Amino acid sequence: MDIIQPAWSNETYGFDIAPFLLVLLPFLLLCILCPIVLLRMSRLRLPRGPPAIPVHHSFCEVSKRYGPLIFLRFGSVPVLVASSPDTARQILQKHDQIFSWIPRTAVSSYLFGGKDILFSQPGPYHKLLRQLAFSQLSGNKRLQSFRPIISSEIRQLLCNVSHTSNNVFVREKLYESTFSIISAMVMGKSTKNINFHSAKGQSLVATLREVVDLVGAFNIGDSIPFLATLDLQGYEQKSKAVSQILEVIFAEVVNERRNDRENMDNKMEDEDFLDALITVSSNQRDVPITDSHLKGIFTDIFVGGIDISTLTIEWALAELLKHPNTLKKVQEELSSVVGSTRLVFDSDVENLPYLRAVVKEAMRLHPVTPLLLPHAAREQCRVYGYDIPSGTLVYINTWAIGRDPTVWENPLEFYPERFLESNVNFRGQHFELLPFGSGRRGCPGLALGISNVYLMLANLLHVFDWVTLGEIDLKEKFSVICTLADPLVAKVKLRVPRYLIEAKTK
Ligand code: HEM
Repeated sequence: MDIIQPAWSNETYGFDIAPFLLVLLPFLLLCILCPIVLLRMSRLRLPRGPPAIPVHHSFCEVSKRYGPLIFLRFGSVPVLVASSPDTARQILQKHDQIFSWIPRTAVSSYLFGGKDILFSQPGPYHKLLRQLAFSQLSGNKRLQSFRPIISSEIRQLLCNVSHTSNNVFVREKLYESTFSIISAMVMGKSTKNINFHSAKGQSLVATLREVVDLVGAFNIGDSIPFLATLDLQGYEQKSKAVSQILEVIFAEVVNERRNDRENMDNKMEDEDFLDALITVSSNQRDVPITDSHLKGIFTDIFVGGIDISTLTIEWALAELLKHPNTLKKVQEELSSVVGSTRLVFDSDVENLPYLRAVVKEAMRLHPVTPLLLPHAAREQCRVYGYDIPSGTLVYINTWAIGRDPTVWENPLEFYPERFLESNVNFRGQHFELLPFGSGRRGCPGLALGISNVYLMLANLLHVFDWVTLGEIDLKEKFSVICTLADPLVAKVKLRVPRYLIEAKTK
């Protein structure tokens, strides 16, 4: 019997044409769809912007030319960048409901599937998690109960630094300390299994670093959808692998805690964030929280709590080492308020206005998330009379706002004094200073984050004199976060009696 070959079979063409069609068909579809979409968009009144992606210009340079609200495209994805306090206000306050949506990327889908805090869309689940993160980690009562842990970890940090006879690699030391604080707050006694220096701890640290790299990577498939299935850069594969490692690490901790609780007939008090989540997950029926939700939530808290706080302190310290007179002023303030017979306590911070001004100034010039996290337009809306299409990716350029000469006098100068007489704060109501974002997606860990930054920086400056190894280079390295390209290295000399940091260490 004759077999009828389909038109695209090997026999017809002498080679297997199916793979070609697989690539060709989406391409043809795009050729047909693109003009239709562009035609529809051309009827909209869009903000001005460059014709293509500004690969070698920063957004800041582009907005100098096109104004504080620019519109461009990453492949087929429309992008809006706000670079002034007022355009930021429009997005994060006036149209917060529309712009608090989060773009779904391949990496976030494979890592968390929208089950974490950062990549879940606004709704009851996202709200519940934000409330939990806020009340269980950053609320006043919780912060007070965690004070002994935080003080003990800071003392350990100071002791470690003081025993470093050679150069101090500041970022590494800070990372270790904030890791220990956050894991103690999140997992309490279970932390012993994930101690920073243990094999599991090191595996978690390495995996969290990969998460930051993956979330910050530019994945071609997100902008050119027909290339997505090819995973050209391998990010989808990597995300799946990273997700599995996180699942294993966190599942062990969660299961162990569940067993402990069952052994106590679930009559234990909620001691840490993990307890609180397990309690909520067993009571919640409307908004289920499964183990893979827990993995995502923990990852967000670890990354948010460790990396951003660490890098904020490193930037502040680098600016101070570059400006010895400012450093001297902070240390004089510390000596006069704290003296030399004790460490800095949390209660001292309100009496250290110059230190707080230094931190604000560092966050103005070096916001660790310079574009915040990408938001997305849930539906089409009008901003300043322009039509912003549904699905537009939205960035708030807090880096450019912090350096805008129409907003700040001598914006490139590190001058903490500008904040001494000013009521501008970073809590999300003053859109000229947004290191923690604002609105529905603003940082729920603000109180914990800023308290750790103040206390760690204050103690490092109070306990040590810092000696640089040469000219401090403030060159930046950008991804989703902005870091010092050359991590800070310095030498220290004790400026208080040694017994202050050696007493009561773990
Ligand atoms: C100096 C320290 C910190 C800074 C500067 C900071 C900054 C930020 C920023 C800019 C955002 C995004 C806001 C937006 O896109 O609109 C954010 C979100 C977030 N931060 Fe922080 N953060 C810090 C510390 C923390 C800490 C200690 C935690 C953990 C308790 C935390 C947990 C989170 C979470 C879970 C989100 C996602 C919120 C959401 O999408 O609803 N952060 N943070």
